[in-house]
Amino acid sequence: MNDFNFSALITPREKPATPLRVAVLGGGSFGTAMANLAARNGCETCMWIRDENAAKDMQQTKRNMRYLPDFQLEDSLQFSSRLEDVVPNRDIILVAIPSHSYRDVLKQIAPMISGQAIVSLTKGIEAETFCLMSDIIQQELPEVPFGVLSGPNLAKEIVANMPAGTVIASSSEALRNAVQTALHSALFRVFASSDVHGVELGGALKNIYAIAMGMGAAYNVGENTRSMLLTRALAEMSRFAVTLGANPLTFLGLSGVGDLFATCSSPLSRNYQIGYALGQGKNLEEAVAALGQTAEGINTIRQVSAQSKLLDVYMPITNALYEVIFEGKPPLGIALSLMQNGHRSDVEFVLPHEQV
Ligand SMILES: NC(=O)C1=CN([C@@H]2O[C@H](COP(=O)(O)OP(=O)(O)OC[C@H]3O[C@@H](n4cnc5c(N)ncnc54)[C@H](OP(=O)(O)O)[C@@H]3O)[C@@H](O)[C@H]2O)C=CC1
Ligand SMILES: O=C(CO)COP(=O)(O)O
Repeated sequence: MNDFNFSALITPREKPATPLRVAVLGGGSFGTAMANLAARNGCETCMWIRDENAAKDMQQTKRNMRYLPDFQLEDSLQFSSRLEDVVPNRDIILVAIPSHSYRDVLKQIAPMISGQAIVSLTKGIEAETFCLMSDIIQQELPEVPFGVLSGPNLAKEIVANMPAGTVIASSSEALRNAVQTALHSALFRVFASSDVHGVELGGALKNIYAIAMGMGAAYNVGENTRSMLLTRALAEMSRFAVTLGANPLTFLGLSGVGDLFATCSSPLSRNYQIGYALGQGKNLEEAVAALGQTAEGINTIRQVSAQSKLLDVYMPITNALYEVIFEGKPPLGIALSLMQNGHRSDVEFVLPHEQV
């Protein structure tokens, strides 16, 4: 049987008379995947990579040898290690910096911001402050138009030209349209939303459950168990996000159940890989060191577990993972006690108890 090859959907585009100017901050796998799409769509696109040698090498070879060594990138894509070369005179700045360094990078670019819009690609929560990336943008760059991009978007599949969809969320219609112009194609469909926190929380929270699913895979759990875990994860993340003001229906979209499904099913997910390594008996330090890339879910479990207690939101899966990973509780004992929890209503996060 032949595998489907969707490369026929790549249509050469004429460079528009006034192409959008796009900057991408962060030289990891997702930043590179999005920069490549923008360049292919005819945008004048430049990536900022903090390491000077890596930037020079990528400029010469048009390959990201550290994160995506197997893929040739667009010829027109530019690379620099100097923020001053990348940030000024752009229309859109896509920020793909892990949450632990996000604020620091925004502080560095603040003096260079004039009319640019900022779009976050990062699926995490800032440690200590519980800020989402859109909160950090508003704090560090007030008055700047902003949005968040999130969906089932495993970077390696995107650079391999496998079809995908995503969501751009912003209160600004102009920004949503600009991001669709920059990234939308027959291989990458960009849907729009105005629920910024809902879309952003979907991307951040699903990492928790990808870790759980990776552990489950290491323990060879059955499909019924995986299905129950995935569905109760959706209930749990929606319940939490609704408490923070998100629209529960957002979780039925690509950035909710879509991303949860992709990340919880795929060994390409770094969070899933961490869970799998833990399930195989590695400790957290060993699992993180072996990965060598960003896995936001570890910090997210810590933040969300603490916040759920403050907000009094029922988060049994997140709190169980916290106990296993950070308190050394035995996974089997914790799984057994989860199964002994009392009766609950299905889909109670959208339907009140008496209606179900
Ligand atoms: N990979 C994926 O499939 C997807 C990832 N995301 C999200 O995108 C975000 C980024 O992920 P991704 O690109 O995959 O991450 P990677 O782990 O692949 O790369 C992280 C990048 O950020 C850079 N970086 C880290 N700290 C700093 C800093 N202080 N200043 C400047 N650059 C820094 C790293 O540079 P260096 O190499 O020098 O350390 C590296 O280029 C994450 O929040 C992730 O959740 C979203 C969708 C899909
Ligand atoms: O968010 C992702 C896919 O949508 C990628 O997840 P990981 O960060 O776990 O690789």
